[in-house]
Formats: sequence, structure tokens, C-alpha cells
Amino acid sequence: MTHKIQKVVVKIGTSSLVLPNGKINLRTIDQLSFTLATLNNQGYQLILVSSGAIGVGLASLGLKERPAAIEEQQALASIGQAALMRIYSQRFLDYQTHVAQLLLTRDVLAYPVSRQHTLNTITTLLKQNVIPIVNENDPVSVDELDHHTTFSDNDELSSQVAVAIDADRLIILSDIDALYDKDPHKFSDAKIINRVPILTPEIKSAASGSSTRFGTGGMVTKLRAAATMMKAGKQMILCNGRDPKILFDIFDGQTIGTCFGK
Ligand SMILES: Nc1ncnc2c1ncn2[C@@H]1O[C@H](COP(=O)(O)OP(=O)(O)O)[C@@H](O)[C@H]1O
Ligand SMILES: N[C@@H](CCC(=O)OP(=O)(O)O)C(=O)O
Repeated sequence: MTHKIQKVVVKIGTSSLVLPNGKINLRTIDQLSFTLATLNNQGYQLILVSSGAIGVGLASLGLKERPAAIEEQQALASIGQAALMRIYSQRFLDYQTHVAQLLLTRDVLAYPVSRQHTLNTITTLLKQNVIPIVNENDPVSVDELDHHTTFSDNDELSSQVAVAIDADRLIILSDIDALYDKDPHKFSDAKIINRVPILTPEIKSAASGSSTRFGTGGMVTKLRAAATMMKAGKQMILCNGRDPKILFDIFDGQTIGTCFGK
């Protein structure tokens, strides 16, 4: 092994895990499991932040639309999270790799004691060559009174986890190749932006919300995650999760998607 151990957080969004017809994207989940298991064998330390609980919950019940009621979304998340972890566990085991589940809320990382316990668990799992799979604990995450338990979404969660565990970088796998100067799903002349060394007002104004059926935050929350990473002096890469084997090229040092930070 010639490379220095690198700790990397990989985040994958719902739009990469669920097909436009609402079915689970087993191909992507399988390729992601293969790729992360291979990189883990090569000595990298990996943490997967995976969305998809609500999306997989919808697929499990054969529903087409995300319900508006919070408690219905939470019920779907608790159905889907178990189903999603079952698929991940099976796929990763095909590649001789164990995974573990961590469901977090904002306050868990905000309070020093629970934050430290969480970091201890992640560190121990990494020492055991197990890949932690993190998601928000959606069934209990509701903001009320002065309890702020929700992250705005998993882009923010992934950047907070990456900074807390002092990861070298965060890689966000989305349904889009990179950051563009405007939403390419709405503007056919949108131009790709490969490097963002600092977040200028111009870059911020390029980002808008999600225009896909199952995604939530769109580019706005990805730029927020980038800001968190850059403030901590770390890089974030945004690229397309359609074929997660793209991670091999990124780990080989190729420039892919948009790189935020210096
Ligand atoms: N400037 C932009 N560049 C690229 N994508 C953008 C931009 N502004 C908005 N988007 C939208 O953000 C979407 C990705 O976010 P989202 O749907 O939440 O995916 P994910 O499930 O991966 O988090 C893209 O499909 C695109 O429609
Ligand atoms: N915790 C939610 C994910 C919410 C979210 O951030 O989704 P996405 O924008 O697709 O990354 C779930 O698992 O359904």
C-alpha cells in the first residue's frame, strides 16, 4: 500500500437510489457497494451517508407520491430505512464487507457528550474495517419548541459528519454531473463549473432547488455543504452517482464533476 490512509465521506442522494418510475435503483446500489468495498480493501476509510429511506419506503408500499403529512413521511422513512439497510447489507456482504447503521439527529452532533460517543463509534467501526452507513433519524426528527433535531437534509448532515470526524474530503453523488451556472434540467445552455475555490455571490445565485421527483435540497443545500467543508479547510467534490465506479477515478486523482475548495 503506497497511499496514505484517507478518510472520505461519500453521500448519495435519493435521486440516485430511486428510478424515475419510483422503483429502487438496484444497479446503482450494487455498484456503489462493489466500489466502496473495493476501496475499503485498498485501505481507504469510508463513511457512506445515504438518503433514500423515504424513497425506498414509497417503493416498498408501491406509492407514487411523497405524502405531505410529516408523520406519514416519518412512517415511510422507518419502513424504507430498514428495507434500504437490508439491501446494502446483502450487497456489501457479496463483496465480503460489513456495514453498520448510524441514525443521527442534529442535536446528537450539537451536544458534546453525544457527539463524542458518536465519533467514538464511527472511529471504532473504521478500525474494524466496517463501513458506517449514516442517515438522518427521520422518524424522530421534528423541530419543535427549542429542540432542533432535524438537519435541513442529508447534504448538510454529510458535511457535518465529515468535519466532525476530520475526513479528508466529502464526495457528493447526485443525479447531475456537476455544478452548472444554472439548473441544466431547466436551461439547455447551462455551462459546467469544474472548480469553485471560493463561494462567490455569483456561484450562490447559480444554485436552485431540486427539479427531480424524489430529490429534496437541490443545489442550494449542496452549496451549503460545500461552505461547511471549505470553512474547515476541506474539499468537496460533486459528481454524478449514476455509475458509482466513478469513485475509482476520483480516488486515482482525476478531476471529475465540480471540486469545491483549494
Ligand atoms: N446550478 C445548478 N447546477 C446543477 N444542478 C442544479 C443547479 N441548480 C439546481 N440544480 C438541481 O439540483 C438537482 C440535484 O439535487 P437533488 O435533486 O436534491 O439530488 P440529490 O437527491 O442527489 O440530493 C439537479 O438534478 C438539478 O435539477
Ligand atoms: N433522510 C431522508 C433524506 C432527505 C434528503 O436529504 O434527501 P436527498 O436530497 O435526496 O439527499 C431519507 O432518507 O429519505
